[in-house]
Amino acid sequence: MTITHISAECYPVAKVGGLADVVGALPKYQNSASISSQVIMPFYDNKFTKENVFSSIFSSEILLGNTPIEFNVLVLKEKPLDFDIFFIDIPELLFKEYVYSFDDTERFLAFQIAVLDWMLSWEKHPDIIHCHDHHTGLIPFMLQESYKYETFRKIPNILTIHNAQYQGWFSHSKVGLIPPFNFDHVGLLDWGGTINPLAAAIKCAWRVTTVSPSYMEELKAAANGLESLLSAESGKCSGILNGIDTDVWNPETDHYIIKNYSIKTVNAGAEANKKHLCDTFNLDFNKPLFAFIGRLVDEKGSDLFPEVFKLALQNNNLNILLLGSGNPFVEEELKNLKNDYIGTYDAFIGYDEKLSHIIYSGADFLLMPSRVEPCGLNQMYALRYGTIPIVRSIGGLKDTVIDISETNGFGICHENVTVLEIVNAINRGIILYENQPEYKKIRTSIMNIDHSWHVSAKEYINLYNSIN
Ligand SMILES: Nc1ncnc2c1ncn2[C@@H]1O[C@H](COP(=O)(O)OP(=O)(O)O[C@H]2O[C@H](CO)[C@@H](O)[C@H](O)[C@H]2O)[C@@H](O)[C@H]1O
Repeated sequence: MTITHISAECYPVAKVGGLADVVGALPKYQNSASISSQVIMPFYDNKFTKENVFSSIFSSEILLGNTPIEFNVLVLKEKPLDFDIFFIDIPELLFKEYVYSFDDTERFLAFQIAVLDWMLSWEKHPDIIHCHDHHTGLIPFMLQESYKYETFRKIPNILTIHNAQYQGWFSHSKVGLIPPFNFDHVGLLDWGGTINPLAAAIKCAWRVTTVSPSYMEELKAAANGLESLLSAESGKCSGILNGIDTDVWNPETDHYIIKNYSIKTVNAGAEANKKHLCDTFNLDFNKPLFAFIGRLVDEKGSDLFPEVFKLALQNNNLNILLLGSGNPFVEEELKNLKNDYIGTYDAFIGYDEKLSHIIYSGADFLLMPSRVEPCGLNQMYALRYGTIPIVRSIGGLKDTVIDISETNGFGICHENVTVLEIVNAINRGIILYENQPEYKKIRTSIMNIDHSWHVSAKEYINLYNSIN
């Protein structure tokens, strides 16, 4: 069986967040489960494309409305990944230093049209087309409705929703950019008076998955406007928990971290990484280190961080280290806080893959007070590196973290996203840290939890089999 994944991000080529991690890992695990899985993504102007050599295997031109636009399909000439990957190169639209920006409608529409135009030239169609998030959400619609792609009508396609907050909305005035289709069906594109690519995909895809079972249920009550649509389509929807790439995220071999370690050597290993963080960010090695890694957006609860950090740091009995970027007001406040808590607090505003790995290995606790968390990968990385997650019980966090007050519990959970509940959860972490034998016992036990892709990759294969 051949699966074609289509995505805006894929690790290690281009990563903004968790979407890249999933699309960079799932195909690899699917290949090892004896199906053939490949990825098609845009060709961006970034570190990966600068450092690698590519060759062109196809050239043509698409029509975006009435405008002809040239595109190439590129492949890696050397250093292949663990799965086949194809790049859609549209120099004037996609070849930018960023993945997402203000002009995404034209960029991702051109990408999706180029993917399908190129597929028209294939001798054999894929058995399944697997689309990820709204950037590829018009593909299920075009497969079903566009005259040009009539030969694809019988190809089963799947949409995976990694985050329903973002839907790719654009005005009906741009409908002419979509290749001609039966206009009686234009309603399939619409949700709430605008063209909504995520809604169109939910309506047209053969199956819809979310990245955890709990998130699937929660979306019926809170989906940024799509609640009733998801309830109506629930018969074809299911939640499959993400896995993690245990080759990339392995404290025994991770080349980013300062000292590698296994379950047996975690105490010395994690401490060496903590020492490095404390030296680099002027923190106090003798106090527990609480960290956050991620996008500074309201979904992650980051608007509360300045107040949370002030309250938590006032007793001078912990360190906090943050790595992230996003809302400029929050960034500014987090930077300003540095002056007030020298020696126990620091924030690195920006994106740094290496630093993120060192933090997963060197922090004592990882904070995830998310308002919305479709799956969350960070808590699973933390577990694998022996760092205790402190999470709000929602979405995938609810599916992967059990509070220490429960039987076999190993994390700290809170119900609501309020300053007081987050600070209270941090205080529970401090109490746990003071009981070093118990803290170390949990640290070792969490490293044994298996969140590798093996189980979830099989669930996807079962789903593919059910529609193929
Ligand atoms: N500043 C920074 N520097 C370095 N690394 C950084 C970083 N900011 C984030 N990262 C990395 O990006 C990834 C974030 O993954 P998440 O799953 O937590 O979030 P995201 O919300 O992007 O993904 C969405 O898709 C994924 C995948 O389905 C879901 O798990 C999730 O719930 C959903 O919101 C992790 O690998 C993390 O280390």
